[in-house]
Amino acid sequence: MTHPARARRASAPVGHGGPGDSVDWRLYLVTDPHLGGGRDAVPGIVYESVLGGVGVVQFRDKECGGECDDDEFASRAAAVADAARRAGAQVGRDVPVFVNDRLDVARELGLHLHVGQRDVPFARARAELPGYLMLGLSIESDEQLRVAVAGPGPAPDVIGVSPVWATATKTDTAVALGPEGADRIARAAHRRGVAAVGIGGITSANVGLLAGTALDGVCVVSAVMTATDPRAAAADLLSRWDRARAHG
Ligand SMILES: Cc1ncc(COP(=O)(O)OP(=O)(O)O)c(N)n1
Ligand SMILES: Cc1nc(C(=O)O)sc1CCOP(=O)(O)O
Ligand SMILES: [Mg+2]
Repeated sequence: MTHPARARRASAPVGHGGPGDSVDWRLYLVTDPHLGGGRDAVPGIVYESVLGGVGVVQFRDKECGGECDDDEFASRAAAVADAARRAGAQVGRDVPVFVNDRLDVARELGLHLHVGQRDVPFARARAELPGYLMLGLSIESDEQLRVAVAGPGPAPDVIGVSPVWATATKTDTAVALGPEGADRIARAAHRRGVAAVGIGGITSANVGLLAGTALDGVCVVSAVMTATDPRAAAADLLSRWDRARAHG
C-alpha cells in the first residue's frame, strides 16, 4: 500500500479550496441515540469526546420521525452542535458538526450535511446547501466514487468510505471494503481533492490497521458512544491512530 496522506499534515490532508481544507479528520464521531444510554446523554458524550480529541461530529438519529418529531430532531441536533462548540472552545479547536440525512435541518441550523447513496441526491443537496457548509457523501465502491466526481459539478467535501468492516451498529451496509479497498478509494478521492474517512467496525483494536492507508481519518459510533469514559476512548483511538501512522 502507498501512503499519500502521510506526507501531509493530518489536519490539512487534501483540498480543493473548500471549507473542509483545514478540518482535522483524524477522528470523526457519529452519534447514536441509544448506544450511549439515551438521547439526553448524547450532548454530554459529544462534549467529553471532543475534549478527548474528536475533531468532527455528525448528529445521527435514524428514529426521529417515529420516536421523536422534526422539531425535536432539530433541537437535539442544535444541542449536539452547542456541546461540540463549547468543548472545542475549551481546547481551542473549531469542531465541525454535520447533520445526517436531513438537508432541511442542516439548512435551518447552519450545520454541515452528510448524505448517503439512498438519501436526497448529492446534486440537489449541494445546490440547496449554502456554499460555506460542507457536504459529505457515503461511498461504498470504486464505481460510486467515479460517479460522484465525474461531472463538472461540485465534488463532496468529504467521503465516508463505507463500510471498512462489518458492524452491528448499522444493518443495511454494503459489502465490507477492508483496508485495501478503503485505501484504493481514498487515494482516488485525493486525486480529486476530496478528503476520505473510513467508517464501519472501527475500534481501538483495529484502528492501527488503517493508519497505513490513504484515509484522512476514521469515523466511529460504538467505540465512543458505548464507552464508560468517552473522553478516554477518544483519546485512546486518536493516539493509536497517530502512533500507527508515525510508525508507518
Ligand atoms: C461519514 C459517514 N459515512 C457514511 C455514513 C453512512 O451514511 P448512509 O449510507 O446514508 O447511512 P445512514 O448513516 O444515513 O444510516 C455516515 N452516516 N457518515
Ligand atoms: C453510520 C454507519 N454507516 C456505515 C456505512 O457502512 O455506511 S457503518 C455505520 C455505523 C458504524 O458504527 P460502528 O463504528 O459502531 O461500527
Ligand atoms: Mg443517510
